[in-house]
Amino acid sequence: PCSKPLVSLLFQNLLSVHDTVAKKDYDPKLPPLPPLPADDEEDKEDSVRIIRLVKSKEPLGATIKKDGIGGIVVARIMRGGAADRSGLIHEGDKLREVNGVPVEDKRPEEIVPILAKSDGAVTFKVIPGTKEELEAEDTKIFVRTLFDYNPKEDPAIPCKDAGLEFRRGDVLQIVSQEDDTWWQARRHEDPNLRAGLIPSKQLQERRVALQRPEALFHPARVPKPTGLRRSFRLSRKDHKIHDTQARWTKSEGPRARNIPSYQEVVPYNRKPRESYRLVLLVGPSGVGVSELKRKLLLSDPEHFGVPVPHTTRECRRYERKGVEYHFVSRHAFEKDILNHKFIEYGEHGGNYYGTSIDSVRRVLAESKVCLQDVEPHVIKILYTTEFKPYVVFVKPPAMQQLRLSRRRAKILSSRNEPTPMRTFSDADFEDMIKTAQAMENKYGYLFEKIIINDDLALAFTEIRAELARLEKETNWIPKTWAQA
Ligand SMILES: Nc1ncnc2c1ncn2[C@@H]1O[C@H](COP(=O)(O)OP(=O)(O)OP(=O)(O)O)[C@@H](O)[C@H]1O
Repeated sequence: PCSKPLVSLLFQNLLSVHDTVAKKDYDPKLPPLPPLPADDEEDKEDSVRIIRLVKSKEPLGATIKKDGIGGIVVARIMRGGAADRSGLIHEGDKLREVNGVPVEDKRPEEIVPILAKSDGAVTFKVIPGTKEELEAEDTKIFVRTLFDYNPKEDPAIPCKDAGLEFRRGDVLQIVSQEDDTWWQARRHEDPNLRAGLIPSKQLQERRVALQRPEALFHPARVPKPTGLRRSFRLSRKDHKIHDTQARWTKSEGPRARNIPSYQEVVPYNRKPRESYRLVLLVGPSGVGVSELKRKLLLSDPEHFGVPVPHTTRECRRYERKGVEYHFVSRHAFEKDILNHKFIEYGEHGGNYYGTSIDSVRRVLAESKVCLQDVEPHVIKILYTTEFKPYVVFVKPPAMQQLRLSRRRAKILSSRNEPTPMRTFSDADFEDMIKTAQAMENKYGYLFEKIIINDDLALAFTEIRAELARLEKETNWIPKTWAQA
């Protein structure tokens, strides 16, 4: 009595394979049907399913493994791949035969050549697994990758061809987290629906921790600048700067065991009355952050703004209160330090200089895009729902280009030098490159855009276009900012 339903089920399967195959641009001509296993009593009992898939250049998108009791089971179906789209093979299905060859006693490595040898179509005899079929519904988890990944160079990946290569900063849709070690993901908006394997968050973090414990416990030091922030309009040479590090919780501090792997992100579109995201500019001293900021301001003073810094020095005749600086008393300044009102502050010539959080808020409240340069360790202080910072890293080009492009550039010299302005030396360039590298190693996962400042006009065009794009297009922001 079982044979009929089985036969019709089989036909249904074959037809649905044919449909799927034809729709997905496989070879639409199916080879003749295999003989039906109508007399196979054992198969009937176990409701064996026979599946034929026509081979194409595309991989099948499934992996197999030995199960606990010696059989072969389908370990993984890559979402969106050929096997998944056929709807006929599922994770947990037991593999009985491949092209008529019994495979239960074989090792997975022995089965792959059978598949490779088959021409045109592959026939599988499977016993459907008991595992409940998961609806292949689209999961809506998106992550920004915080490291580069090349599956070809990963000895641990179960199948190199199934891996998904990505660069730090790419946005991926996670389509399966069922496996603790290997997630399935696809590039956001990739027309290719087939998912690829990527290391899970747990795996990536464990691997990094094992690979370089010393780097985690003694993170590479980014040389602290010796001067004041450029936004105070003074050279940073010879001065000490402080930030509101005291406010950091232990887990956020620079020594925290923080291994960047993936950051969950959500799409974000600014609402008409909402303030713009705060644009933070980061880069080694002398790289051209002030220059780019100045050019942006000049290009559209109605649209871009910078916070007005505070100082305790006397107001000069040509200066206007609240325009060049907020002029405050030493007492008031120190009170504000204690109340963590400053993003950064420093001392120069016996006077304090600093940028307050409120002065950033004032620019944003004017519906302007606020540009602020900070030392990279300060980013975390502003990494909040309120500011939604967009971090741009300004990076020097290689030595040769630096020498060429800065031939005529002048920098403020340090106090010990006889002239107030001098040209860059090779030592300055080396310093710049080294500091940039250290910044990128340690804080690179926070940088959303890297601008290489080789030719100044090109760098400016690039940053301008990038900021315009940011205002027009959907942004991907950390999920934590959206939840708050
Ligand atoms: N791409 C470039 N080509 C040539 N000169 C440049 C370029 N970018 C910047 N400069 C010049 O280099 C000098 C230093 O630039 P800038 O003052 O903007 O550096 P900075 O990153 O703000 O560093 P600091 O905070 O130490 O001043 C300036 O004279 C600037 O005009």
